[in-house]
Amino acid sequence: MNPAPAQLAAPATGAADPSAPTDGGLRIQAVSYGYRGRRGALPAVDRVSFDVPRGGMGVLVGPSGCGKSTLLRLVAGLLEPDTGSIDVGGVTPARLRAQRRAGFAFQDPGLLSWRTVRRNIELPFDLAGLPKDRAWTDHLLEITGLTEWADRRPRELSGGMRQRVALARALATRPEVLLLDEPFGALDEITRSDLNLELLRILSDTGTTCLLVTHSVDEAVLLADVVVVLGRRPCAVRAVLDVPQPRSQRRAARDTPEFSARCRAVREELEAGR
Ligand SMILES: Nc1ncnc2c1ncn2[C@@H]1O[C@H](COP(=O)(O)OP(=O)(O)OP(=O)(O)O)[C@@H](O)[C@H]1O
Repeated sequence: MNPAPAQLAAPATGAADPSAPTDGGLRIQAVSYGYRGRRGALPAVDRVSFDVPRGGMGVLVGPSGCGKSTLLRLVAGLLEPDTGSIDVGGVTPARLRAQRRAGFAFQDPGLLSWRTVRRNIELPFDLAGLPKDRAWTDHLLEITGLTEWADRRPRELSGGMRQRVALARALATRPEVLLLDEPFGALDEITRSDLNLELLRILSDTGTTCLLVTHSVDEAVLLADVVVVLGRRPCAVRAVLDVPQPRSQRRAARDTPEFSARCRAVREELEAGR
């Protein structure tokens, strides 16, 4: 979509052709949302538009409190836009949620201490009253490197391993869309970087479309196919950066001038939008 690697595209203002067919990915068009409280309305999201291709990774960056989590909650179907529309693979977020086709993971892994790793991963099946899919759970354990830990309890795991359990649980129902709110925020840089690359591998394996919130510009540029830079609350899109680099090359790309140039472009836009 973007002509040059470090070039930021101007924000779409909902002007993307609404009749253009989505490719089964995520399309957000001119979405606005405000919280309503006793003290009146608090606008949080202002006419946000962007697309994430099917199987792609969209990353939201923006100042603290600008409305990133709100945007994620709108895509999750936990909130409804005041105006605008969200299309996830041809359905609304509310429908996606009802059909359990979205997975979530947040900064706090929120594991159940009395359940083993396997039973934590299987929790979404229990909550939905669905039969477990043992072969899929085995696969998730394998791709998240947790096979040997399947029968342990969360207290026996490191922070990074707990985050991986939360990720596997988010993928349990084979969601078409994965929504991640700072899933690795509490981890040290090396563990976080390893988990990021692992996440890319897992998403490539599962073909899942992902929308992730982070405060780290490097993480955004490392992970994203599309970086969406948001301004201060109520967040509007300041710029969109496409990262047209195959996932297999992301690890090596971190040390290149192109990577630094992309990070710089995002940082400059963030600073300008504060
Ligand atoms: N349930 C709520 N009711 C009222 N206001 C809310 C609610 N949740 C969030 N807000 C407000 O909406 C604004 C955006 O919050 P949000 O959590 O989306 O920001 P964020 O960009 O994710 O923040 P951070 O980067 O600090 O996590 C903030 O001003 C916040 O106070």
